[in-house]
Amino acid sequence: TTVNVDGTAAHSIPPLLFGQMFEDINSGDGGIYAELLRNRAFQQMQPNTIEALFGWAPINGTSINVIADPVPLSDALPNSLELTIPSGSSGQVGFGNAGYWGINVNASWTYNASFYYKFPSASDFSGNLTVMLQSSIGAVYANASVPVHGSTTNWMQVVVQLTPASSPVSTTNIFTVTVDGASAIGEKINFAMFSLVPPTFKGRANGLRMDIAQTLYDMKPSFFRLPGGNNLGNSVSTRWQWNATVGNLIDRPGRMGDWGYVNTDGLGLLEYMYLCEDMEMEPIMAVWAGYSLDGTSLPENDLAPYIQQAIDQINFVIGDSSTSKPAALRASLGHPEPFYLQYVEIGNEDFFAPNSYIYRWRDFVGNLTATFPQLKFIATSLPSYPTLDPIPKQYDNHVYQTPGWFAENAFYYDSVKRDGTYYFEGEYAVTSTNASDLYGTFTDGRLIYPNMQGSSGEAAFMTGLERNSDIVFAASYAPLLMNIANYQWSPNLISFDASHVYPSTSFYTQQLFSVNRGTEYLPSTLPQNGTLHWSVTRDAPTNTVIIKIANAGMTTEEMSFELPFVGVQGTGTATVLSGSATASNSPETPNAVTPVTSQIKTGESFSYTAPAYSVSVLRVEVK
Ligand SMILES: O=S(=O)(O)O[C@H]1C[C@H](O)[C@@H](O)[C@@H]1CO
Repeated sequence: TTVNVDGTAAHSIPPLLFGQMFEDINSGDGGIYAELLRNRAFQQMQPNTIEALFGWAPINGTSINVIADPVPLSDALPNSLELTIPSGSSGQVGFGNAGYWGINVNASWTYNASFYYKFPSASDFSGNLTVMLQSSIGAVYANASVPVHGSTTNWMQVVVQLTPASSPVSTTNIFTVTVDGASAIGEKINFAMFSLVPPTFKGRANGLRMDIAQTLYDMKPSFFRLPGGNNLGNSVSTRWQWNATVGNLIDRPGRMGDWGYVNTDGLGLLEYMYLCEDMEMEPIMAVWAGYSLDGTSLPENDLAPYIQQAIDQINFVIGDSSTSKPAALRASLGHPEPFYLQYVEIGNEDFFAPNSYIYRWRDFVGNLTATFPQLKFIATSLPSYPTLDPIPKQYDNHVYQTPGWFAENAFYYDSVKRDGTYYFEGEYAVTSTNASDLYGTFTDGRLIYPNMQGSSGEAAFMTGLERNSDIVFAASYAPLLMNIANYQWSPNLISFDASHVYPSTSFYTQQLFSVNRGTEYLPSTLPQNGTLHWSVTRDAPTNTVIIKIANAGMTTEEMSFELPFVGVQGTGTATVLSGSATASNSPETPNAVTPVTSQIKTGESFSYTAPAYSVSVLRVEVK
């Protein structure tokens, strides 16, 4: 295959072409959010049930129970953990938390542990609570002692630092709070709002798990779509509400998310904005728009309070703290300046409710445009239906398909008419090799982890996004993160467990495109419809030509490139991600496929061999 490159750029590469889609789908709590304790505040739990205790277990014969506290810590946190020390107790007795399928104990970290306690009725008890990090069989890695007295009948917060003496390989560890049983027989102590937090990404309070955040950051994404996806809301009453996710953690009630577990909302709107600032991304922020996945579409004359809530959500992010209460709240929480925001998404996948979207879009965008004329609003129905007023300038397209589909549809946007509409490819991924069962079981073709057949197919499609980035302004693989111990969706871009992060072949593909963008698109010989696709850009500041090649097929492809420039350097670099069709990074084989960079011979015309199932990025400078 000979590729002739045109020396005249056709259009610039838009700043948001590669970014990340986020929602809490086994990815926030127990994932990128640094809190290590599961069910830390018994949010949304039914008191006096076993389920309410998930994540916690009694130690050495005590009895623990989640109760609706007669004097709760806060309105948002009505539940507390009641510890009762029975007669006959001896030794350290209490309870422990096993974390999110493990706790990473690292001797180079100092952990902040905290909780509230009180004696529900006064007693003359005087003794110490012992706070520990220990293995599940009792090896103590860190401990701290907290003197307590039975006269403490109002909530009292305890904050201690824990610095482990060693770093066990195993993450089968527990956080425990105990008391000397013999001296505490008959005592009752109530506890609430536990927290155990290691050092966070960039040291941000209530921040992010360092290794996962660093992995995201290393992809150099330009935007972060939040807070969902389906997690925007499964019902009107359980929808994501910005105001329930900001402020003191004891004032956050949490909510039943769309993926079958309670979201603590400790990773809330302000934390999302700090995430964007700390990773140099801009938010693409969704507002709930009157439709929820249980099929409810609010009637038009019920929309006003939800439109107001959306206005308040946006004002929390960009409002003037001297004129807007939500903005004043932001200032009071430490960020007087507005955050950066230009794109607001109206709902999520409203192609599920196209008819109500006609008035929901009209009324949300009508009001939001009046309040925030500078913002750009993204429609989430299909561009083809329904007709919306005002006419959307941006649409969010989603596609989950097979490797073949992505390679065959690399020209998807070439035929989209240029009519002033811009497209956000907000969710795309190879989910299965089975076109008739894209969301099926692993035995029916579903991928657990991305593999090279899928990632090279995605790369073929991505060359099309880049070629058509005059109308494709943003794109992100979805979903982003997966806890390998508990997930509702696969594959995901990055997998993790309590102490490791597993970047996938699709992560490296996203990273190769994102860190090698270039500033302008150079037209070239168009690929034939098939499995070999490429896209050429130039990075004007460094006068570097960047050639991205996706070979989504099973055969090696010999290619030659003709560059119309003088001064093309004779040596360039090739960074290649390649492997067999089923080659995949997994916890068992975390580095099965990683990018390899080497020098290649380049010049005004040069050849390159693209391996089967590979993604290559060639860089050659023009002096
Ligand atoms: O079942 S789906 O609609 O395919 O769910 C997908 C689409 C939705 O926006 C996102 O939350 C989810 C996984 O990425």
